[in-house]
Amino acid sequence: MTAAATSAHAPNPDETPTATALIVLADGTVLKGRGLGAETKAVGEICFNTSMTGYQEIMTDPSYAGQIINFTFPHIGNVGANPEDVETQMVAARGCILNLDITEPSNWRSAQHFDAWLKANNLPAIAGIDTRALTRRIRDAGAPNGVIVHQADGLFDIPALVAEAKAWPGLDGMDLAKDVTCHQTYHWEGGLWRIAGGYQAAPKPRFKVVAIDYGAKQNILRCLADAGCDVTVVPATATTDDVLRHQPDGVFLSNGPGDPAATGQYAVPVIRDLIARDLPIFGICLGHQMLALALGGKTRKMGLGHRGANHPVKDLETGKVEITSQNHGFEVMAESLPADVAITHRSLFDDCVEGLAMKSKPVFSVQYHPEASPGPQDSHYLFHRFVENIAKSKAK
Ligand SMILES: NC(=O)CC[C@H](N)C(=O)O
Repeated sequence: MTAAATSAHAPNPDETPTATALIVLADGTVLKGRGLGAETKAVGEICFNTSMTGYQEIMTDPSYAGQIINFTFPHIGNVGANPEDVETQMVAARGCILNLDITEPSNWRSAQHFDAWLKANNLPAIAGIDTRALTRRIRDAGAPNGVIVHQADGLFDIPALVAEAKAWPGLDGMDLAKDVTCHQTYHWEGGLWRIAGGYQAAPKPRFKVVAIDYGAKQNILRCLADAGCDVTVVPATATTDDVLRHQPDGVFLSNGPGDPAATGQYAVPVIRDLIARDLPIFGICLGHQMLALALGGKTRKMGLGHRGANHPVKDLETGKVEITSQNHGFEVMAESLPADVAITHRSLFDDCVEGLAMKSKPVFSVQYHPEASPGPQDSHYLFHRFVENIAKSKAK
């Protein structure tokens, strides 16, 4: 792997006098590089993301809990880091893998070098890795479990690191929502960011929405507020009564990390109850997967997953193609969905189910991230569709 993984453009890690960081995979593969960020170690699933922008939003997306992110784009750090572009205050990704050293920041919003940001968040990073070769490996053999370790003295105990990577159970069957959800119910304040004036106050709300937080990205809450929702966020383990206590006009099911089948153990019965009460429901990513489970469908782990900011998705009702932001490693199995569920969106990369809707109720979801952050805003219309569904159901 090491020889094949070294391209003419990437610094050859074997020529590094002393590697100060390693990626050690469960099969014993060792990738050597230069340590960045915090001097620490983490174990997780290694996945790749192809976005050219938004590394800070990606690192703070709670859906990346349990994962180490291999960035295929080489210029990471070029806009620095700032206190605004975060999707949560509690960083859940476990580290990142880079081809080049962190680029010097050059942006009017930069408040910190990305390396300092990684250190402040106790995240290890490694540079000098042929990230594209690692991506090809993930494409061909699936996402491996591995350890990322940054240690300035370079004295690594490789057999112990291999053993640690092997011992990690992997994301299949893992519930991580309980680690990243809020612990207390709170009211969301604030609308979208605009170039003039930064974060806006949300417009006057029209409807009350309860958002169940399995690891919600903040930009989703901003998009809901911007579309006219008064958003109350409840923890992942909220019961049906905990949700109904707020007398919602609609319910939102958030994105989140881990395996939907494991998280669904406690979340799915609540979602099923809420469907039975005819509440308008909108789910994103993990929320979409658990909605499918609540409707009687099944999910499975994907080989390489979808992570990037330019994934084409076709809206099967209108025939329109949206360019979407994505981050998922599990998918809904089309053949498992019951007759009352229509598949509304499909990936143009691999035909995977990217959206579904009940035919008989105002309940729908998408696998991708319409809030973007980072990514194109083609799919913001879905937040307005949810609000229209609420308006229609209230008018009945
Ligand atoms: N962004 C998400 O909500 C991810 C959902 C789920 N953890 C997956 O990997 O498929």
